[in-house]
Amino acid sequence: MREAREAFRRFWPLTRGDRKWLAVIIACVVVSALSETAAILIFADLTDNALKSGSLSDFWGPAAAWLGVAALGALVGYFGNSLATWTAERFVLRLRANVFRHVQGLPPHFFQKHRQGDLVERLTGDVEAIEQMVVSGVVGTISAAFSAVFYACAALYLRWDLALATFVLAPLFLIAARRFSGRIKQASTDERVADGAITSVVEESLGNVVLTQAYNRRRDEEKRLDVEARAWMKASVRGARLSEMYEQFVEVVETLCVLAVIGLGVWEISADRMTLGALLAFAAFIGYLYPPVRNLGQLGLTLTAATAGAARINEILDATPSVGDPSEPVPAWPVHGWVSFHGVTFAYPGAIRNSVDEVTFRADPGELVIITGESGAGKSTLSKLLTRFYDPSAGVICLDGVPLRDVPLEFLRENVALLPQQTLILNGTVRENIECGRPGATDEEIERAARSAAAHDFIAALPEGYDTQIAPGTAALSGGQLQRIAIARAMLREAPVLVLDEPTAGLDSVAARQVIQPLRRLMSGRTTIMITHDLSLAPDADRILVVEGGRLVETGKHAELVARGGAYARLAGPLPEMAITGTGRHRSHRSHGSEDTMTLRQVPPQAPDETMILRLPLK
Ligand SMILES: Nc1ncnc2c1ncn2[C@@H]1O[C@H](COP(=O)(O)OP(=O)(O)OP(=O)(O)O)[C@@H](O)[C@H]1O
Repeated sequence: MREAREAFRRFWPLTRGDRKWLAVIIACVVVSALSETAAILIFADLTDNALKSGSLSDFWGPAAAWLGVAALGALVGYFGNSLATWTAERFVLRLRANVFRHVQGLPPHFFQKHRQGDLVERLTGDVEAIEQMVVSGVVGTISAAFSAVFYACAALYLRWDLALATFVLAPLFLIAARRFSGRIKQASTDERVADGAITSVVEESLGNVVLTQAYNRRRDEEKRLDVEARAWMKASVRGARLSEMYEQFVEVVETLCVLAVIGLGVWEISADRMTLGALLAFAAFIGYLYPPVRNLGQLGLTLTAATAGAARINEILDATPSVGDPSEPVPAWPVHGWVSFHGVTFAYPGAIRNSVDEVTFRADPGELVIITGESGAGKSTLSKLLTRFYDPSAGVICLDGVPLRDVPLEFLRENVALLPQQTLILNGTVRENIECGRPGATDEEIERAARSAAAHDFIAALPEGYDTQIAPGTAALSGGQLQRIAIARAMLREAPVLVLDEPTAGLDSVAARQVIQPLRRLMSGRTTIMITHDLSLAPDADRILVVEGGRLVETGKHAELVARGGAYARLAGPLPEMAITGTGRHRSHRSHGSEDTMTLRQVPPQAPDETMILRLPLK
């Protein structure tokens, strides 16, 4: 119960704005219960007068009153129920939006820890379970309480002694609900977990269908789904069995109560202490009394199921974003593109080892800095720190001399464009996919970016050109083509700093070659931090950083490092012809002629002192 109270306290504030509607719904419920009570009393009157005497003149009055009361009840019931559904759905809408907003700000390791399908289940089933407690639960409880009081009062009014005798059995409902609630909660948790696991398996399998087919893993995947589906079936059957057992038990108790009423009634009528009409009305009130009492008993079950959902939603809401906006943000400034790392150290949450250890380097506006090293050396972690998915545990990263922690996140990500390892495609048209680099860009700007990214020709050849629909995993485009769409998107962003994480990974050498020229155009005039194993652009780099176990072990230009014969020389090996003949980036960007429409940013004449960390932006 404590858990339910806490969950309620946490989610009740979301009803703000709708509480007046909750009051209206409750008023409707009260009117509805009153009209039912009135209808039963009129029925008793009809039985004892019109029916007994067989007089039509005694019929019309009560009949008209009954009809009026029934019509009022129907109208109020319709309005109240519609309003209740609307309010409940608004709550679900708000809660889901809140949780989704929170999820979107969570750090990458949260998504590595939680399976996607499980998160989907939390945002759907669990959110609805909470609604059952907070909105439907409150309305249901208040209505049930009001109805129970009305019918009980009416029964007491008719025959207080008989009513008290039948109320004696009421605690049986509560005892039954208590006995069942714990087990139903467990079954409900198991069912939700299994639901999430099924969604996860289906998503993972369909997302990996090539691996499944190529490695003949179909039977393994079917087995995986079967295990989860069986767990779901078991939990679901157990939940249904418990609920059914509870229902049937309550039915038996109800029958017991009705028999008690009839037995007492027969006795009372035979002793001439009660009319038939009064007995029927009394039995009706007792009959009407059970559903609300039963609902009150069942509320405990709804609460227990909802707390299982609430616990799972709380786990998401309690996960904190690893970075946030600064309390005193630096005002926006025209970013030049100085990037500097000063003694940066970082360990992932929960990790025992540092993934980045005392890394110091700088990149000046327009420079290309290549970060290379063996797999797992910490290269991608550096890109996550620069785009501020995480903050360093020690040391400082600066943009134009301003510590990233003081820069508003949105401004930082407008100015530091990331081209991540896997090409990210949105569900939408090719145009929308490019436009998301700079929402609101004109068609001409989008096309110009696509031409610069060497993507225009293949886009124009698509059945619907720029309006062709593509989606993650379903795009009928090659890896290299998708990567060029991503480059066009980054071109459009016009960010002065670019972070490229393995831009040619996963591409064959032909596709990689097709991407290199657009990449050069993209990098032209921008500070570029490129993380790569592919060193074909290394001769162009102003600086190469070699990372090993999170530490910088070598820094220098390609020729120097090759001559040194150390870690870099081992990684570089014999270089492909393309790289050796490749022209330097700063020299070559002009040679792309009219196709290269990127405007070069003015590189300020003076770089800031490497050791200087400014609180204020450079103007
Ligand atoms: N979420 C995480 N939690 C804990 N450790 C992590 C996490 N992500 C990465 N690591 C560890 O941090 C280290 C650096 O990882 P990183 O992804 O930066 O390597 P990388 O050099 O980019 O490798 P690759 O070239 O294979 O992409 C690795 O040892 C890795 O195991």
